[in-house]
Amino acid sequence: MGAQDVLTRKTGVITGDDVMKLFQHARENKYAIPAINVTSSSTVVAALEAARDKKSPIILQTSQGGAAYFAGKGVSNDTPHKQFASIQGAIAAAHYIRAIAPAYGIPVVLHTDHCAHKLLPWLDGMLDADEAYFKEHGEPLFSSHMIDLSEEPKDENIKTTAKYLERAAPMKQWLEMEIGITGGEEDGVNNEDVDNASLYTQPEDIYDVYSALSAISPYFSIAAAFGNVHGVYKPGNVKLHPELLQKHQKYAKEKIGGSDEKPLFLVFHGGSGSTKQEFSDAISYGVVKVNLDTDLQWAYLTGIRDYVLTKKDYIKTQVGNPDGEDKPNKKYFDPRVWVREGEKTMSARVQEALIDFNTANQL
Ligand SMILES: O=C(CO)COP(=O)(O)O
Ligand SMILES: O=C[C@H](O)COP(=O)(O)O
Ligand SMILES: [Zn+2]
Ligand SMILES: [Zn+2]
Repeated sequence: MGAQDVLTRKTGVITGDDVMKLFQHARENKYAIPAINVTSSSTVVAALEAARDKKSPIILQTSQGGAAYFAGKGVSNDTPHKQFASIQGAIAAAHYIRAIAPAYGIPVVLHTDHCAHKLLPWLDGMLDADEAYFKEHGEPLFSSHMIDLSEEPKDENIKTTAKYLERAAPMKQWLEMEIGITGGEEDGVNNEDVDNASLYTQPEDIYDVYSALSAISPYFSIAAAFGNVHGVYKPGNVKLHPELLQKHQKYAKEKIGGSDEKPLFLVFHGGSGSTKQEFSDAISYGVVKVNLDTDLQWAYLTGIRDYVLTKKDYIKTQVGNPDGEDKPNKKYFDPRVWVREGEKTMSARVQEALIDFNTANQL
């Protein structure tokens, strides 16, 4: 049975029970859905096109910075209130994605990324929009959000995350949380020198999260750190231990005492630069979502870079190129031509991820 067979809404942005059913389908069929950081309509369509062509579901997410970029760098994030641009940008992205996703014929999870403690006003603003949308449409605007209090003490992380899950639960909205730290940089915070132990979450901590959150709602997932790092570094610098995830599942199963071999929904952050083996190991241990950003930023650039380099003599002036000094260059400098080259290379890289994560042909 394909993913669309288990969904009530088969195309466009899905919410509530459909999100649960999609993640269950992924866990059972051993695939993970790539979560793509989108910053513009152009990166949205590049991701959607790849998912459509590979017959896959997809997750589109904005980070706090990506959401502000969606609003436009000229919009303030301080006035008239904190996180103004990030809230408005995320809402704009959500409406755009909701409107265009059905045209691609695939199910889409609309998500937001990270959100450290200092950024909670961003999450609050989006939840206000979710509740307003819920009143009108019976579902939240976003399928899901992430809250990332991984840099706070464990009790504080779990307590505050639980509070947010209580707010999301009546809307059957999914919440992703993080415990153990993702290295590299996120939300503008540099975690490159974080102590090694916090890069690897322990099974007891995961179970504490599970027991606190499952008492509130079943709609949650855990980004457990197993050496993950944002960004791409020289080979050998990042030491992933996906086998830790298997320990988490075993420990949780023993504690819960049910027959479910993989009771947890797990999330893999820092997907860029990881190996196919690391992906398939992690997915076999219950990872249902893999975040991929840096490799796609790079892929998007390469198409535009190569276009500019190969067409350089056609884009120096509006008129005049190697074919004749009176030749117009309009068809070379039209953004629909050169931005499209970035979309093509980004889309091809998303397709590669869909194959690596075993998501292709799962619809
Ligand atoms: O985890 C990510 C976004 O939350 C993406 O990480 P990468 O940029 O390393 O792919
Ligand atoms: O957190 C990781 C993602 O790559 C988002 O990064 P960002 O804060 O630069 O948008
Ligand atoms: Zn984090
Ligand atoms: Zn991340």
